[in-house]
Amino acid sequence: MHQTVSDQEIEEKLSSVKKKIAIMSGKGGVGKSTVTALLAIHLAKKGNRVAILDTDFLGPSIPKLFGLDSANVGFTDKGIEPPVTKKYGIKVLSIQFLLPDSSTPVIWRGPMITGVMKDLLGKTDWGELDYLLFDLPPGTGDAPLTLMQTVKLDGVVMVASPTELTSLIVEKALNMARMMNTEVSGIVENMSYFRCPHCGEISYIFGRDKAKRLAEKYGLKVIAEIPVDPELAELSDVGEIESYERDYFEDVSL
Ligand SMILES: Nc1ncnc2c1ncn2[C@@H]1O[C@H](COP(=O)(O)OP(=O)(O)OP(=O)(O)O)[C@@H](O)[C@H]1O
Repeated sequence: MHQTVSDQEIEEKLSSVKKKIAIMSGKGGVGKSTVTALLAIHLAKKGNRVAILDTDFLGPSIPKLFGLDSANVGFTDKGIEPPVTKKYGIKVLSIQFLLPDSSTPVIWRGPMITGVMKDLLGKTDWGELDYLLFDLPPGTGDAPLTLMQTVKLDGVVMVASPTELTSLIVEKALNMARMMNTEVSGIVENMSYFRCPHCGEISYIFGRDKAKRLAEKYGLKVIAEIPVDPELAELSDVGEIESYERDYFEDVSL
C-alpha cells in the first residue's frame, strides 16, 4: 500500500454510507471491540446494512470475535471488497486480512498509521451502507486523530469500564472528540455489574453509577450498561459473538 489517496477519493468511497460512528475508549481492554461488535449486531438485526472498519491496526480484534481470523479480502475494479460475517452479513475490514499471517506484529509509527488509515478509507468498496462503525485503538493517538480530521463522523460512542471512569483518561478522549467538533453520541459502561446466574442478584462489583455521573458532567447520555457476562467472553473467544442473544441497545438510536 502507498499513500496516494486524496480526500476527494475518500469522500467518494464514503458517499454511499449513511452514518459513520466511531467507537472510542480511553484505555485498552475495556471491551471496546466487544461493544463495537454488539452494536453492529444490534443494528444488523434491525435490518440495517452494517460494516465495521477495524482501525486498531496494532491490536486488531474484530476478526477474531466473528470467527473471521483467516478471512480474505477481495479486490475488484471498485476497490477492496471486505468479507462478511456468517450470521448477519456484517462487512468487516481489518488490517489483519492484509497481513501474511495473524501473528505478524504491526510495527508502525504515526505517519504510517495515518497513511494506511487513509488508504483503507479511500480504497474500500463498502457499497450501500446504513452504518459504518470504526473500531478505534484505545486513547487519543494517530488513528482517532486521522479519522476525525478526514471523515465527518456522525457520532462517537465512548466505551469505558467502571474502574477507569473516575480517571481522567475517559475525559481526555471525550475532550478530544469535542475539540475535533465531533458529536459524542453517549457513553457505554461495559463490565458495569454482575448478575448472579443462580439467584439473579445484581452486584455492582466495581462501584455504581460512575458512567451516569460522568455523563451528567458532560451533558451526555449513558447509552447502555453491559454486565460482565462469562457467556459473552466465551462466545467471543471462539468467534461466535453473533450467537450471543442479549441486546443491550434495544432503546438506542444512533
Ligand atoms: N461485558 C463483558 N463480559 C465478559 N467479558 C467481556 C466483556 N466485555 C469484554 N469482555 C472480554 O474482555 C476482553 C477485552 O475485550 P475487548 O477486546 O473487546 O477490549 P478492547 O477494549 O477492544 O481491547 P483493546 O483496546 O486491547 O483492543 C475480551 O476477552 C472480551 O471477551
